[in-house]
Parts: sequence; structure tokens; C-alpha cells
Amino acid sequence: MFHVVLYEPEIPPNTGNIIRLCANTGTCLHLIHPLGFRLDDAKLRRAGLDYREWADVQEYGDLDEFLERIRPERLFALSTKGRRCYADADFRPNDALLFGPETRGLPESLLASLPESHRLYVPMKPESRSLNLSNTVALVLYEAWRQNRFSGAVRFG
Ligand SMILES: C[S@@+](CC[C@H](N)C(=O)[O-])C[C@H]1O[C@@H](n2cnc3c(N)ncnc32)[C@H](O)[C@@H]1O
Repeated sequence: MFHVVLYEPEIPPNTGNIIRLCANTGTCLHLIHPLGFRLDDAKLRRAGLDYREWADVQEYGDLDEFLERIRPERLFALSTKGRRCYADADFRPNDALLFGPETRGLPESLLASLPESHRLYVPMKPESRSLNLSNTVALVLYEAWRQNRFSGAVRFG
């Protein structure tokens, strides 16, 4: 199982989509406060539909609390300023995938604290600003799951 970590997410429908994505892939979703919305926000619940009940969603006061409680195998940060293409990483069960807030991205100091091999980017055309948060989570999570032969999925192969 993988861990998706949203650092101070701001936009309810993005987190709603990600809740649904995590429910469908057997992924644990971790939300690092402050959040830009309440978890019972109607816009979030609309995007998450009934899957909210099935997804494993945890909340933390800060990233250190997440690291202490969950102790992931490794922490990969996703950023437009990443140093390694996400498709070149070798993802393993219990890895954590960390994504930044929609308007700010991850703090520079946090990125600088990680080895370059754990700072990942998703390729874009020149002059592009960034991808949508929930699209980025879907791309990277499915690549991680694909590398692990979609472990636990029905109808594979
Ligand atoms: C809308 S983006 C934030 C934009 C912010 N101005 C920046 O450059 O990081 C929200 C989050 O989606 C992820 N993201 C979006 N595009 C990405 C890309 N091309 N490569 C890696 N992560 C990306 C990152 O985790 C980012 O913090």
C-alpha cells in the first residue's frame, strides 16, 4: 500500500477527487493541516461521493507528526522543481508521495531537506506552469501501483 500525503491542500474538489482515487486504489490518504476547507464541505463530499466512507483518510497537525506516526519507507516529494522524472523512480510498498498546495507548491525548505532522487517532477512542455493537483496525484499513484503490478486489484492481466 502507498501513502498519499497532501500538504495544506486548499481546494475542496481536488481533495474530493483524491479521496475517491485513494478509495479505488487501496491507498491511505493523509492530510497535513491547515486545510483550506472543512472535511464536511459539501463541494468536497460531492467530488468524493460515497467513496469517502471507504477511503482511509487521516489528519495531522504538521508533516513531522505524519512521519512519526506512519514511518513511511521513503518520502517522495512532487514538485515542478523536482530533479528526477517520476517515471524513473522505483516505488515500493509503504512509500509516501507528498504533494503541495494548489497556489503555493511545497516550501523550498522542505524540498531542500530531501535527497534529489526523492524530489520528483512530471514532465511538461516548456513555459508550462503546473498540472492540476488531483491529476498529478493520479498520474504518480498509478505509476507507483503499475510498478507493483497493481497489487490487490481485481481484473489485472
Ligand atoms: C497546482 S500545483 C502548485 C503550483 C506551484 N506554483 C508550484 O510550482 O509548485 C500543486 C501541486 O501539484 C503537484 N504538481 C503539479 N504539477 C507538477 C509537475 N509538473 N511535477 C510535479 N508535481 C507537480 C505538486 O505537488 C504541486 O505542489
